[in-house]
Amino acid sequence: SMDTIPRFGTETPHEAKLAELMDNIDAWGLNIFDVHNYSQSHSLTSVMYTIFKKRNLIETFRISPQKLINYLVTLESHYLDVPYHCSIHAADVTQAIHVLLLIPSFENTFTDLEILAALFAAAIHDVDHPGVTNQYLINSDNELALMYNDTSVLENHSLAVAFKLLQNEDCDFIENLSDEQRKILRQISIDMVLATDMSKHGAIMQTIQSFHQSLKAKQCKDSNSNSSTNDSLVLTEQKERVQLLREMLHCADLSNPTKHLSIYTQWVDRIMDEFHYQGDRERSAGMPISPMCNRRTADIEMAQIGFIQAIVEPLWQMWAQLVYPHCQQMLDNIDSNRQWYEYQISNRSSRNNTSDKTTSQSHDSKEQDKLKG
Ligand SMILES: CC1(C)CC(=O)N(CC(=O)N2CCC(N3N=C(c4ccc(OC(F)F)c(OC(F)F)c4)[C@H]4CC=CC[C@H]4C3=O)CC2)C(=O)C1
Ligand SMILES: [Mg+2]
Ligand SMILES: [Zn+2]
Repeated sequence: SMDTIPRFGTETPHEAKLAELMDNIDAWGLNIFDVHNYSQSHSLTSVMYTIFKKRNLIETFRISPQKLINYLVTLESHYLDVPYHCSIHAADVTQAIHVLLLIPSFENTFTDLEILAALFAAAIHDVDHPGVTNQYLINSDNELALMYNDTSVLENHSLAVAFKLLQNEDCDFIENLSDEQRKILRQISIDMVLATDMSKHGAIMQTIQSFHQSLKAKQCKDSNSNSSTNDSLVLTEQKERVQLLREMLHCADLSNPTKHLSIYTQWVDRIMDEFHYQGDRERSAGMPISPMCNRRTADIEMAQIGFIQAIVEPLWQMWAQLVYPHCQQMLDNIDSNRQWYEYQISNRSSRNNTSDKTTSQSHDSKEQDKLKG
């Protein structure tokens, strides 16, 4: 019954502190690492449960709170203890897409079912990730590459694991959706999670420009019909709405550089740990070492500047243009974060001590304040 369900979905002695953090569930600045610590390492369960309650999805889809929590706790336990692709990343991406869906441009864009599917896709998108890339699984003849014929191996695997868990009677929180609704939820989730495969990034960037231009054209036409300038985007085709959700999850998956430096550098340390561990395995197996995976030649700052310039900034600029002025904070953070890494490189040469270049410099506020000038 309801009274046995804790406020944030999981028992914790720090409920008051968690409540304080959850007050920021709608904010880009939420510290997901604090949520993880104060929720007894149940950040994914507590973030998803809080968002579902806040969005009234439990009533709308007649979800059993206990089954929802059973599913979330089970899903969370199927994220592995790897440095980056763990349950905190899933909680981070879920909370990010929740905030992106709150942008006024999307006030009347998505149906409740599409919102349910988007949050579900974010929560499941990396479940059971082994902490190595698709390329590594393919090069090492891994069982998973065999199973999925070298195609979006990790993404297919996460989808299969997530839907398998739903077949457990106690976890089937979507039992009261109609067959048609379950079909649509499954269709949208598969589409969105498969689009998080970075090998699809080029295709997304190809179509995003013309797609957004067509949306803006429609938006202007609509706004002529009524006064408010900042119309929410109205998309009549489900196909177009799913394309927007696919881009949104991809943005959320590539959102680390859009966060405050103190959060961003923690994600950098984690991804580099994961990549370097993969590089160690490639080296000892005599395999070619993947880009950014060789801890002996790693230039973490250069890699971040390249990652931002090649991938993150172009994508977020497209996104910010579509929802102008609502994502300026993300663009500002990308810019100041890139500048901070450039600053790290510039004062390497002047630094006379032999600093250890293989660990990313955990920032200190003094340097950051200097940047602010
Ligand atoms: C070497 C370059 C100068 C030129 C270049 O081609 N690329 C791209 C590249 O080499 N890629 C593409 C992205 C891949 N990738 N990388 C992730 C990731 C996450 C957080 C990161 O840091 C921070 F934000 F926490 C990060 O930093 C990066 F510098 F490593 C990378 C994930 C993104 C989504 C899905 C799964 C992870 C995934 O598939 C890895 C291969 C460059 O990045 C720079
Ligand atoms: Mg992934
Ligand atoms: Zn991810």
